[in-house]
Amino acid sequence: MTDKVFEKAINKQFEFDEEVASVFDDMLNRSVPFYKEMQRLTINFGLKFLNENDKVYDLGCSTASTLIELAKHSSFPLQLIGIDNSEAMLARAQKKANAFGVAIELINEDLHNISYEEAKLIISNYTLQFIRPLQREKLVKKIYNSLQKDGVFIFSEKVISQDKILGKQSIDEYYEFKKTQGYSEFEIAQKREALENVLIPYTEEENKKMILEAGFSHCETIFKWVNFATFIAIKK
Ligand SMILES: Nc1ncnc2c1ncn2[C@@H]1O[C@H](C[S@+](CC[C@H]([NH3+])C(=O)[O-])CC(=O)[O-])[C@@H](O)[C@H]1O
Ligand SMILES: O=C(O)C(=O)Cc1ccccc1
Repeated sequence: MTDKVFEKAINKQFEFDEEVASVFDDMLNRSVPFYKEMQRLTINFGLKFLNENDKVYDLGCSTASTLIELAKHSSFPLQLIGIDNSEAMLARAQKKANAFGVAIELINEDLHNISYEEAKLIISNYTLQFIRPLQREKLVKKIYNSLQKDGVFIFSEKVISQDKILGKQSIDEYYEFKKTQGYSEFEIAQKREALENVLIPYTEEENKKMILEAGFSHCETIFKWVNFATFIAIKK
């Protein structure tokens, strides 16, 4: 279904409710530049580290697109676990997983409340940005602790620039992208307002600092388009 959430006047903060969930795949494809490529890289890099029956978590799995694609591209079975605290998202995730015949354990819970079991790969694309600072650092430490030795954390984030002028130019460039995706200036402005204080982006450098402070030995940006970046962090 086409995302028309912000066509009408809205005066509440952005929420992952039924209305957003019902158009979410379209919203993400049209709002995150190179979403499909970012997802392809997540899966391909993830698979390079994985072996049969390894445990993989997707934190903020939404409609489970990434885990389903991962299962489809893996030549061996994996233990797939998706976590999200939006019931509406998980209902869609379950339907899609059933339709594709993919077994995924879906858990409706806040990411902070999970006792993570030892995993080889943890994915979290465009989700840490919704966790408020301090809590975010705590969660990243928890992620580090639950990874096995040689475990990998792949995550994507909307980022901000350290430079004020470049930061403004990046936002303009992103809005140009959204216009090419068919969003009107009104929709763009409304969503921007709804995301204020909800989506809190760090700079690329702050993300890397947070990762290294959690204990990871290496963190690299494997993909970036203006203010959207994908990182790989390795636990040694
Ligand atoms: N504290 C929390 N606990 C659990 N879930 C949460 C929390 N905060 C937010 N979420 C969930 O994180 C997801 C973020 S969307 C991820 C896209 C997906 N990774 C994808 O690649 O398709 C990204 C975006 O909309 O920009 C939503 O489903 C929220 O319900
Ligand atoms: O659409 C936006 O303005 C964004 O910043 C990306 C996004 C995409 C989907 C949900 C929330 C934010």
